[in-house]
Amino acid sequence: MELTSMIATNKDVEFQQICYTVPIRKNFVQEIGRRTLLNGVSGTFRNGELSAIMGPSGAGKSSLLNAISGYRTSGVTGYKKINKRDSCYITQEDHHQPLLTVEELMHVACALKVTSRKSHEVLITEILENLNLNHRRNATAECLSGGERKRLSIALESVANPTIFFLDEPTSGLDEVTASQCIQLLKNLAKSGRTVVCTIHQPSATIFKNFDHIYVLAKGHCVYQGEPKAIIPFLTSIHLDCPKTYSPSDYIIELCDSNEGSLISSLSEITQNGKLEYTQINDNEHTIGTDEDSLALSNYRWKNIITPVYLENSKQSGSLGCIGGGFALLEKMKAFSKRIKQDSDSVSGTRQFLVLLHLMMKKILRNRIALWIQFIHHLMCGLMFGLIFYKAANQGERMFDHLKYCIGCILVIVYTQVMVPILSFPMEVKLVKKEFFNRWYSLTPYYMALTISRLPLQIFFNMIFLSFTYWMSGLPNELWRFMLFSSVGIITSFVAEGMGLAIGATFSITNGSAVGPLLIAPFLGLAIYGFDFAADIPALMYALMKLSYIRVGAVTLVLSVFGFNRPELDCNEMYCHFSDPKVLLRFLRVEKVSIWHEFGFLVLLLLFFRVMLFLSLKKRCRT
Ligand SMILES: Nc1ncnc2c1ncn2[C@@H]1O[C@H](COP(=O)(O)OP(=O)(O)OP(=O)(O)O)[C@@H](O)[C@H]1O
Repeated sequence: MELTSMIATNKDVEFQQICYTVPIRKNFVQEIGRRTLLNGVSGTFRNGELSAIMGPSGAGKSSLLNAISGYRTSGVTGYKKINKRDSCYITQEDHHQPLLTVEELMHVACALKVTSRKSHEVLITEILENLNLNHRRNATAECLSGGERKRLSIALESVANPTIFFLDEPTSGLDEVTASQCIQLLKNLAKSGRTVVCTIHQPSATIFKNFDHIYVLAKGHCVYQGEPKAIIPFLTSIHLDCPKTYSPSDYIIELCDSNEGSLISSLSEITQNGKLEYTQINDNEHTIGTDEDSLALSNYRWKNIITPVYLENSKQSGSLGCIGGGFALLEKMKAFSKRIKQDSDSVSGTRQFLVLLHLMMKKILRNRIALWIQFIHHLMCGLMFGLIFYKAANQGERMFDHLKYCIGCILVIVYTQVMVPILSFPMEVKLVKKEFFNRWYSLTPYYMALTISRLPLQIFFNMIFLSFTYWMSGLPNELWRFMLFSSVGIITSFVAEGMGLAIGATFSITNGSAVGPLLIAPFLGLAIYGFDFAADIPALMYALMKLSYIRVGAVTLVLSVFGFNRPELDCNEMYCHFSDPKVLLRFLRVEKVSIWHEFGFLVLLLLFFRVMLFLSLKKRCRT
């Protein structure tokens, strides 16, 4: 077989021997082996071309895109040459902030990505006009059609003017005409000097013609790489004649999908698993043939598209992106100097924080329905609690009611604050992963903005609930005691929210909604355990109880209600053993507990869950 070779440029994407494996688990826990999704595939996607990764369902198209773009790193090995800082990844699902308009989203993208003094307005109009989205600039993201959302995703990434675009199934869910327009748009992007790589399941003949380069995968192997029009000559050359009524793309996918394992391995051997490309010979290289068919076949040849030096080095080194030798050093130096330039140009962390804080506040305030639901929930809970314990707080004979009141308040706060982020945060994490990967912001500014943006409303809503319960239950008319009581409730709500966010950042909605209550249950059990036999609680159990922030919150609330020399309660019976608050505190074995220590403990738990949240976010964004 005659081979020619070529060198990849800086804007090309080159990869060699990419393997991707995922763990196989027994009972969802124990790893008993690994499943290989990509079997050492190689290839090159060139600048100025629109390349498509094609193949039957489950062939590994998304896996390859994720592996070479760096969107997925765990389980991936091999060698790749890609200017990651100049690339962007557009996911299959178009995650955007639903309540913000196209124009607002573009302004956020500009504020986070563009440091130049060039007017953002001019840039936004230019991009939106190019993508035929200018007429929808005042529409919110949730009102856009599938095609418009896809174009918005491209528009948002275009703000930073990346050279390399990776798109996972950009045409999925679009009708034929819209899909074709979307591919034409990508073709224009490629023509304007970009490297555009997308996955596509089974393109129509019109869409197929628009690609400059096709990379066909089957069962994690590369079975063809080259121009779309070369597929038929390629298949003919190996005696697989595409029927006249078939589209070549359909035919090759059908062949790969036919469970013919030996065919896939033969095709993969011919292409050397992606190291070779089937391409047309230049005019001056034409062989003079005899008949038309042989002339057509002789117009194509296999070309080695892997950088030779790079290939040699790759044999010596073993890890992803680990490139040895002089060539690699040169590449590293170039990348380093470019990085320094880009870093000095990039938006500062403080600015990222301010932009994100503004965005998050806007997002919270726009969600009127959620705001009303939360308002009514806190108001109703406050009124209900107030009515249940109406004027009971000063009755010495109702000791158990006082305890139920304190634990009940903490439970309402904890349940409300834990469940909301468990159900809502997993969606946000997907968006954060994409935006973080595309270098919109760093995690620290995001994390700070997330924490601070939620404070005002959380305090406001908790104050509604706590005010109603405090004043209606008839607790002492002392402002300082009310403030202390509210502070305990608010800090417990922060701990609970931290736990909810940490769970939401780690698990999907389905798993999180099971894990959340599962994790709260022991805290809850420990919170109500032993209040009526406090003096007999074993030491080990006592230590365990300290780990329950619900218990710590309840004890701190009891101390804020009955501590600080609260005067004796009224007694409407002959004898009220607990009318003296000190007796009650002694019975609960908390009379010597310092409220400030308990506060400190709540702060420690708060920090613990917030650190867990940060680590979990970091892990999700970097794997
Ligand atoms: N994390 C994972 N764990 C186990 N198997 C996985 C994982 N991710 C993907 N797979 C499996 O690997 C195979 C390739 O998945 P991939 O999503 O890359 O396929 P695809 O070619 O993009 O398919 P489609 O066109 O249907 O989206 C599939 O069989 C899929 O079920």
